[in-house]
Amino acid sequence: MIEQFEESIYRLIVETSTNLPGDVRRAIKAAQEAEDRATRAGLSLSTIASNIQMAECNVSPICQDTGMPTFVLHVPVGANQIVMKEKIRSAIARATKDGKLRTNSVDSLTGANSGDNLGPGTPVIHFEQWERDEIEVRLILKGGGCENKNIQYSLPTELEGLGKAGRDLDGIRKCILHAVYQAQGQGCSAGFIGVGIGGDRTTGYELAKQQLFRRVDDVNPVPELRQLEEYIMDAANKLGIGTMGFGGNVTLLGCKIGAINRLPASFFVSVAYNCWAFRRQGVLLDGGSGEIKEWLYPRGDEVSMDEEPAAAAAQPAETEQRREVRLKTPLTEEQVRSLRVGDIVILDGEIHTGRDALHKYLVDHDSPVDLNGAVIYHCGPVMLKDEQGEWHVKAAGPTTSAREELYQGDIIKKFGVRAVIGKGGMGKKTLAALKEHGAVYLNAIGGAAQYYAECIKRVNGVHFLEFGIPEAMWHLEAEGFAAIVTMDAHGNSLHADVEHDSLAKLEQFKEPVFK
Ligand SMILES: O=C(O)C[C@H](O)C(=O)O
Ligand code: SF4
Repeated sequence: MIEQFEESIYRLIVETSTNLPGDVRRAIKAAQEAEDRATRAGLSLSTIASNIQMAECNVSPICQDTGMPTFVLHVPVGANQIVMKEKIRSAIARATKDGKLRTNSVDSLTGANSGDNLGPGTPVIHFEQWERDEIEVRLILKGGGCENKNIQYSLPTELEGLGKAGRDLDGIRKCILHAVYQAQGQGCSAGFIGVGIGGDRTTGYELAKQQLFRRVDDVNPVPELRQLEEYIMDAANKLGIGTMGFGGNVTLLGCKIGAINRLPASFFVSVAYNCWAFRRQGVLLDGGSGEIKEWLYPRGDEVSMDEEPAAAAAQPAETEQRREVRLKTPLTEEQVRSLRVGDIVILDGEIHTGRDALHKYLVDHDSPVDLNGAVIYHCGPVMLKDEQGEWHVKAAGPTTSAREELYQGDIIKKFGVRAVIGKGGMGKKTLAALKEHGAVYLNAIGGAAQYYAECIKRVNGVHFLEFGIPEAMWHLEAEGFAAIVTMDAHGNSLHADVEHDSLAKLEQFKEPVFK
C-alpha cells in the first residue's frame, strides 16, 4: 500500500523545516520595506532575510527549535490510518537523525529527551476523512518560544491598558490587541496570529492553531471577521514593539480569525502566536501511490530573499546611537562596563551554551569549566556527530532568556560571568545583577539559526550531554558573532523601555471601535 507515502512525508518535513513558504516570505519582505534599514529593526530583518536564504541553500533548519510537529490529514474513506501514523512517525525519526529536526521531545517527568522526536504526544497527528481519492497532509512546526506566548481570554474581563472587554466584537478586538502587546518581542516578532473565537478551552485553542493553516494573503469570507483582521493588522502595527521587540513599525505580519459556537456560559478568545519563522507547508498526495502531486502553499524558491528591499519607504532614518565593538572572550569587567544599550558587539572566542537544565544545575553545583569572564549563550542547538565522532553545529539561534530570570543574577555573581546572549530580554533581577557585578545582556536575532551556526567555527567540547542535546553545555568557538546590547551595566534596558512605550500606545485603543 502507498509505497511512496513515507518518502513524501519526509520531503514535506524537510521542506517545512528548511524552506519558508512564499506567502510568509512576502510578508517579511513587506516588513523590510516598512522599516528603515539602518534601524535595529531594519538590521534584524536583514539578518532574518539572509537566514531564510541560508536555510534554503543549506537545506538546514531555519530555526533550531523545529517545534511541535503537528500534522493534519484528510484521507479517503476507509484509508488505513494506523499504517499512515507509523509511516509519519518513521519519517519524523529519519528527519531528526538527518539533522532536519532538533531532538525536541522531552519526558515531562524525568526530563529525558527521546532523541528521535517520538514519544507520548509527539508528533501530533489529526485525521479527517473526505470523499476524495487523494490524501492531503498539512504540517506546522511551531516552536516553543512562540507557543509560550499563546494566550486565552475568558470574556468579560479587564485588560491592562484597554480596560473592560465585554462579550461582543469589541471585547474580542481588545483581547487580540492585548495578545500582541503581551507577547512583546519574545515570540520572535514580527509574528503571525491565529485567533479562535468561541468553543471550549480546548477547541478554542485548536481553532486558533487551525487559522495558522490559512494563507497569509487570503481574505476572510465572514465580513465582520475580515474587518476585524484588517483592523488588527493596522492597530497592532502601531504598538511600536517591532522586530525582536527592538521597537519599529512592524510588529504583526498576519492575523487570521475564525469563530465557532460556544456554550452560553463560556466566551473564550484563544490566540495562537507564531514567530516570523512560520513553518507550515502541505502536500496533496496521490491516493494510490502516495506520491506528491501538488504543494499547497507557494514554495520558498518562488520568492527570493536575496535582493535588497526597495529603499525603505515611510520613516526618515531614526538616528539611533550605534557603535560596533569587537571583543575577544573571556571579557573583562572594564570592557563590559564600557558598553551601552544599542551597541553592537562582535564576539570572537569561546562561548558556552546553557539553558533551563544548566541554569538550574549551576545554582547549587560547580561549573565543569571556568566561567570567569565567560559568555553564556541561551541556546539549544541542532548538533550532528560525524563518522569520526566530531560534533557539528547545524543550527544555533538564541532561546527565550526570560525563563532563566530566576537563576541568572545568582549565576552571574557566583561564577563571574560577563555576558549573557539570548533573546527577548530579562527582568529586573538580572538587570540589577548586571549593574552590581559588571555584565551585559546581548540580544541575538531569534530564529536566525543558520546565520549564527555559520559564526561557530569549532565545537571545543561538551558537558552534560545527559541533559539531552538542546540542554547540554556546548563549548563553542565563535568568530564574528554579532548581537546587540539591550541591557547594560548601567541599569538601562531597551526591553523595559519598549514595554513601557507600547503600553502607552496600547491605551490609545481603549475606546470602542465595533459597536
Ligand atoms: O527552544 C528554542 O531553541 C527556542 C524557543 O523556541 C524559543 O523561542 O525560546
Ligand atoms: S526561537 Fe524564535 S523563531 Fe525559533 S521557534 Fe522560538 S520563537 Fe520561533
